[in-house]
Amino acid sequence: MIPRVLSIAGTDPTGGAGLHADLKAIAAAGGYGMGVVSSLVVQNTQGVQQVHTPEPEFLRAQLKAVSDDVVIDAVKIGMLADETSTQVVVEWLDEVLFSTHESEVPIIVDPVMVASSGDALADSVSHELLHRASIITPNLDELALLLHQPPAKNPDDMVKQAQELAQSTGSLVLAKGGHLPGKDKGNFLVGTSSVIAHAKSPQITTTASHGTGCSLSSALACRIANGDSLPDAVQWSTAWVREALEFGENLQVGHGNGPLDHFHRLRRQAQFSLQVPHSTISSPSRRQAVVPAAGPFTQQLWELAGDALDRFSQESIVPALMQGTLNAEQFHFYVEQDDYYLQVYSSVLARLSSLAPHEEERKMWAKAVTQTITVEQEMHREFPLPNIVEPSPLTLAYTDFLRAEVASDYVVGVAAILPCFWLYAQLSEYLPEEIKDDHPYKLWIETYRDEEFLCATAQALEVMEHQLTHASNAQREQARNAFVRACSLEADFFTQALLIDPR
Ligand SMILES: Nc1ncnc2c1ncn2[C@@H]1O[C@H](COP(=O)(O)OP(=O)(O)O)[C@@H](O)[C@H]1O
Ligand SMILES: Cc1ncc(COP(=O)(O)OP(=O)(O)O)c(N)n1
Repeated sequence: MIPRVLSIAGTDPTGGAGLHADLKAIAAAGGYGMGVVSSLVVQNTQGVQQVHTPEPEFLRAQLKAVSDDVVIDAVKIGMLADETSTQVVVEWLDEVLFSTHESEVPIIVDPVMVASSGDALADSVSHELLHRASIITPNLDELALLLHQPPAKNPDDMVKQAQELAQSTGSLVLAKGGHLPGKDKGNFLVGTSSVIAHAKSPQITTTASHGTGCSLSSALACRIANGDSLPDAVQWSTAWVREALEFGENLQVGHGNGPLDHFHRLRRQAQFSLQVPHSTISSPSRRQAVVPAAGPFTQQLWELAGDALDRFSQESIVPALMQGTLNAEQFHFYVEQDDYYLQVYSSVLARLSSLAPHEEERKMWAKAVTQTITVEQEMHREFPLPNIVEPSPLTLAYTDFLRAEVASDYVVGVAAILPCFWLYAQLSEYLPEEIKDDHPYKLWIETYRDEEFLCATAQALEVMEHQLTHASNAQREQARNAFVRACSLEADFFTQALLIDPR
């Protein structure tokens, strides 16, 4: 279940704090975020300029719109600019949320009063609201203000104050150490008589700290709704905020205290998923694909094609074929093997067409069968080929591999056939600018420009991307292996003619 978390908060047009930060934090913590606007705040990374608080009726209507329609798994309450807004929220909690939701909904109250710029956002936070919280998340100054005491100067005093607040409200208190002097900026979850959890947050020196408090309390709400234990939820949210703080400056947002990078982990994961598994191949491709990848999965395949592509373009018959210097005997051998290959290839495409889960894909593979048969017929017209071609051991290894892979699984079969489209389409990159009339292979190499084939390659890539997006991890792994093996066989296929002894 994906936790549905409602944030009731003010806005930040620069996206770093308030409701905007909350929604990002909830998404980063794995939930679905919803937002009710309590105040419209004109602010940026340098400070707060204006606050407009809508009529209480408008706030009430927003809350009703959400709770009439959606089961809410957790609520995070941030800025409530005045007593009237607080009253509307308290009434909604009592009359709607607590009475209509069967299980207890965690309520995380972040008692927002002052922004880090020093600007006031709310006069106070009423105890009526604090009493209804499951957890209150004050920073050092907010904790002191709520207790009418001076701010604590060390973690022990902060915990003592948190305990006092827990006793006076009956709620748990997450005392946030972001403003404590010293190297640890960690957090303590405190009950009336004990510390329930402590998460360390070794100090990061950064200017990108706008919205840390909002983000932490939203992530916490989401992890609790997700079913994490309280200590786990505190650990997760603290570690995640620290990570987001660490990379916030890269975003280069604003001239003041910029925001955290809420999605840094996601960016890293995306990068990781595009990396080449070092067990399979060493050097990622340095070439731009003539037909571009259709998304991250096919982009990863392109990276995996690196070594084979280098062999294909530099060590095979390709350079000599393009320059017209390829020995006629070797060219003939290549064409014969290609003829055999195309016969098996069209039967493999036909099998893919029969296995494809969607009509569009079925039609696409079937069209590729027709195109292949047409190419084969043209070859027979242009070149004197025997009726039965004897496949070389390498050609046989390639075609047997394709037959086996397509029989094992549709997704793996598509991955196995893909290099024949993609690497072949890449040939157009190596064509000479001008093909002279006396070029012995002019007719042959001009077909490498075939628009229809490039278009079919783009479609095959779309299919691969779609299939890998919906595949299991095991299928993806098998597909990657099949693709890498097929790239290597494709490169060998184009190289084998150089191994025969030209007369
Ligand atoms: N410089 C920092 N280094 C490491 N963690 C930090 C730092 N600043 C804030 N944090 C983390 O972010 C949390 C919230 O920040 P804090 O400044 O206390 O709240 P607020 O933004 O509400 O003022 C802290 O409790 C801590 O976990
Ligand atoms: C609309 C709104 N709500 C809350 C804050 C304060 O956010 P916080 O996470 O405490 O971060 P700082 O602003 O203190 O960096 C806000 N600015 N705006």
